[in-house]
Amino acid sequence: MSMLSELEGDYAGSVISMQQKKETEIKIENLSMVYQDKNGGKPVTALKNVNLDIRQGEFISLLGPSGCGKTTLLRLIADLLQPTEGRISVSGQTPREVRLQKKYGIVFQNPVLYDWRTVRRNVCMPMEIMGMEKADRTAQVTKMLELVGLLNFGKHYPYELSGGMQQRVGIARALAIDPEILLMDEPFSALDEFTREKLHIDLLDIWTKTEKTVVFVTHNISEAVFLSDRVVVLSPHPGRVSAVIDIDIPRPRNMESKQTQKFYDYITKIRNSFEGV
Ligand SMILES: Nc1ncnc2c1ncn2[C@@H]1O[C@H](COP(=O)(O)OP(=O)(O)OP(=O)(O)O)[C@@H](O)[C@H]1O
Repeated sequence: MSMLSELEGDYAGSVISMQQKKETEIKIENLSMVYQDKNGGKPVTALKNVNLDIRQGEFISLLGPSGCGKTTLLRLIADLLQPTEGRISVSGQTPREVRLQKKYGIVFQNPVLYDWRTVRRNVCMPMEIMGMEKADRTAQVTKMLELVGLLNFGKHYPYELSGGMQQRVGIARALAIDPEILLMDEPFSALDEFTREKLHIDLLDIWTKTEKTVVFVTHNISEAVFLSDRVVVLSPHPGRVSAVIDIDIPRPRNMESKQTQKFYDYITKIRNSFEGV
């Protein structure tokens, strides 16, 4: 082994051990979710016996075809739904406690911005609700807009922004209250490919700077591989974890990472794991 590859080996080892050393933050145990049909139809088992540990500071994706329960799992973590069986704990607390302490930031597929508020006032909204001092709010809005690259658009209204810019506002708003965990539900699926690729790079940059734990829902294999430390593959009827795949592609990742053999291999491996589902 050359000196260089020895060094690379050491470095790779230290990155892996750093990741492994991180503590479990979100613990999901024997989780099941059955939706009752309000019209008397058959109940739908959206998730069955899901077990998963999510580490602090990790970027993890929940990947699977439509209807496999990705959104349901994210909403259970967020305390927007209650499970039929099993439990979720977040650093020893219940999802409700975590939600009430404003430790979740949530980004939806559609950023749902208030049309009559400027970008600054949209980002400010959760801080107003929390009763934060005006001077602190103003400083935080500036910091968040800088983070998402929209500092010059603070006085614009949502209709004056592109879809990608609106989604950036959604991310800035979710991060404004400095949550510990960022929950993202297919945030880029409505965007064109070019905008999505740009936002992937920007999101990874934001994640590196803020060190949040990110739980990212997607049905796009390439997106999941590019962004994540681990990809959780869910299979439908009922939704269950069929594979958890470590993505050992070096960071920082860039467009060139997508042209590597490793990247293709992960995509093939994940695609194969769906076969027969
Ligand atoms: N409120 C609800 N009432 C009844 N059934 C529901 C409800 N929400 C979801 N379901 C059902 O639960 C299953 C999982 O839905 P969920 O939205 O979590 O899947 P998903 O993987 O996020 O799908 P998609 O990628 O299409 O958003 C589906 O069969 C869905 O029809």
